[in-house]
Amino acid sequence: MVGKTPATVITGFLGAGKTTLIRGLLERADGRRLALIINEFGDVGIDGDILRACGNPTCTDDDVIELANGCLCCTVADDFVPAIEKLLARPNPPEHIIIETSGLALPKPLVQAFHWPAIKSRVTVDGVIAVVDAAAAAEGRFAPDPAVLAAQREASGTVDHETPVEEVFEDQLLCADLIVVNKTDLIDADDLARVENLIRAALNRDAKLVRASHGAVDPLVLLGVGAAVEDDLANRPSHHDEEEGHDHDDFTSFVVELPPQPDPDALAASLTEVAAVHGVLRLKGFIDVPGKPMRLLVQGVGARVQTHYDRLWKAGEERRSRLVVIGETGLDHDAVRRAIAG
Ligand SMILES: Nc1nc2c(ncn2[C@@H]2O[C@H](COP(=O)(O)OP(=O)(O)OP(=O)(O)O)[C@@H](O)[C@H]2O)c(=O)[nH]1
Repeated sequence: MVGKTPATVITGFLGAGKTTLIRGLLERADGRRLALIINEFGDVGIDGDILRACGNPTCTDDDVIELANGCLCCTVADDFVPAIEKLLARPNPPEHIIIETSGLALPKPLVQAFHWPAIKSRVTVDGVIAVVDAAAAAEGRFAPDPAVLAAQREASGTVDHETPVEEVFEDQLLCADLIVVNKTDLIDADDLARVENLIRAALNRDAKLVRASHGAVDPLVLLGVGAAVEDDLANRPSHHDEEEGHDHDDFTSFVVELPPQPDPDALAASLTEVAAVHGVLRLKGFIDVPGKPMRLLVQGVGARVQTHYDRLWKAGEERRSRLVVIGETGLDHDAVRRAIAG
């Protein structure tokens, strides 16, 4: 691959720990020039803002390109190819490009985009890394419990089709060269073994599994896989292989604007309840806490909600409080808005 710039695709379901892993990668980059392309589901980009707030010199505005509100592979010509070209045209081009997909993205069509003439001769996909939230997987959020399947088969002779969440999860695993089993700090050894078995059962070929807490994996393991994935797509089946393009009907996202919030703990408790009651998949955003010089970052994954102050509000910056909410289609936007406001 002499002459081609390697690109690594980081995939993984909503809240699995992709941004956390990338942040760790930047901290351990050891002078290597990395550039990031970040794609999010929803109108408001939060991840780019989180990464720029990390204070790492590799996270300047030029190094982080955010492509919000869209599916990378559906906006290849308009957004993705120009973003890659912009990076390669820099006087000091990156040595490695990291692409964080949205948690709902299917990685395979994105890799197919690397066949576009404008980038095919200049960039190769070094590897696809799938990050798995081991705690959520242990709770059965991505694959049905084998006991439930067995009971269904016994009762009716058939089993339920996969849910949209299960499909996305499986598509991401099936495209991966390396699977980071993340959030191991939240589960015990038995659950971890169960999750790893579940992942292996979903795979059609060997992919390497590494365990991690807070996405901490040696950059030498993450980068330099050398898989040239764009030339190996036949081995990576997707649920959507038979379709012309794909739709985005299964999931929905909206933004809730809030007044300033004086009590972060009360807010976290109330969001935990809202997420559990309404089946919200992901909640994230920044909150203005009156009297505090720093902005509060809210992170909800399923019903696990955490908050922390991530950086000082900048001089002249509007202290806005807003949360991005993501769920499956059918999520009642108004009911969630009311519940959050209440
Ligand atoms: N306990 C624990 N929390 C983690 C770990 N990794 C990430 N988190 C937390 O999980 C939440 C989501 O992490 P992110 O890195 O934003 O996840 P993501 O995959 O980028 O999320 P999306 O881009 O929204 O899909 C944050 O609150 C993280 O601090 C981990 O290993 N252990």
